[in-house]
Amino acid sequence: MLDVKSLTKRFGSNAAVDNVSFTIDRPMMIGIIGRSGAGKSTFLRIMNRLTDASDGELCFEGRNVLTLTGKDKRDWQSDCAMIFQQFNLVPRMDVVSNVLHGTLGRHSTLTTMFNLYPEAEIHKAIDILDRLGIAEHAAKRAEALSGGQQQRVAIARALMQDPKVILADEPIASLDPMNAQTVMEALRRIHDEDGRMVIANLHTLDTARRYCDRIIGMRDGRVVFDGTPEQLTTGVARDIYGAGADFSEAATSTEIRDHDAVVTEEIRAAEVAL
Ligand SMILES: Nc1ncnc2c1ncn2[C@@H]1O[C@H](COP(=O)(O)OP(=O)(O)OP(=O)(O)O)[C@@H](O)[C@H]1O
Repeated sequence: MLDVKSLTKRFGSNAAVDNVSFTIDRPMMIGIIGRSGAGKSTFLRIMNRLTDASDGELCFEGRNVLTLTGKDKRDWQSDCAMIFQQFNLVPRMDVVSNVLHGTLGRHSTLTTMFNLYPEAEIHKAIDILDRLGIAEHAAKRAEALSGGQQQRVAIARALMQDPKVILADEPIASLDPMNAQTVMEALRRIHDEDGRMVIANLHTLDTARRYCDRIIGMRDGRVVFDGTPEQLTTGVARDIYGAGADFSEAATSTEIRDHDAVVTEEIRAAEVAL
């Protein structure tokens, strides 16, 4: 289904993605983890064709999507919708119009400028918002919503494209634990119910373990772990993050826990580090 072969992206002498190969044979929910600069975003950007690879192939359903041009490239970009940490909504525009922007490639500039979307698409947008539990906010400006609600609007916009794959670049990095949970549950449901592949860059181990079927660990552009949540032990995580014995999972956690317990753990981790 997805076959990544010796994928490399160099920026000058720095290989942001370095000879990455892996295969995914069915739609799964995949988490990519690794410290800042490991190459996670660059990989997603290559897959969505926001940036070109230096070498290698990325085949989806048997076709190398890295060589597509023109309409074929745009169709592929529509097949693999991307959501971002900062939501990338139009803040002053109402929620439903933001969602309808997911169909931009299919409509003329006039349609978009004057919000002349077909009624069926407006209904579809509202149905998707309903599915994500935010239909009641459809008429509000996007900026009036909480971060978690805004990210669900971004997911709704992605779903308007009816994509085969959803690429999520740190989708919960700006959210508090409660909103992070809602957004991850929405992504998991989209995978479970629609059979869409979801690939999410995540900065927290517990989130990757809890929501993903398979986890890929990157370090310095390379894949250094590829396995199940159960195989991602603290020792393995320490290797992925290139951390020492003072490595604390609490520092990469979004679990909803007792605040005092978290503070105590952080103090302990800081003491060990000293
Ligand atoms: N446009 C660019 N020009 C030059 N170097 C870049 C560019 N984009 C990324 N890099 C470099 O490529 C490497 C990988 O960056 P990337 O953003 O993919 O990592 P990441 O794992 O997603 O990190 P983060 O979690 O901080 O986003 C880093 O060393 C980064 O500085």
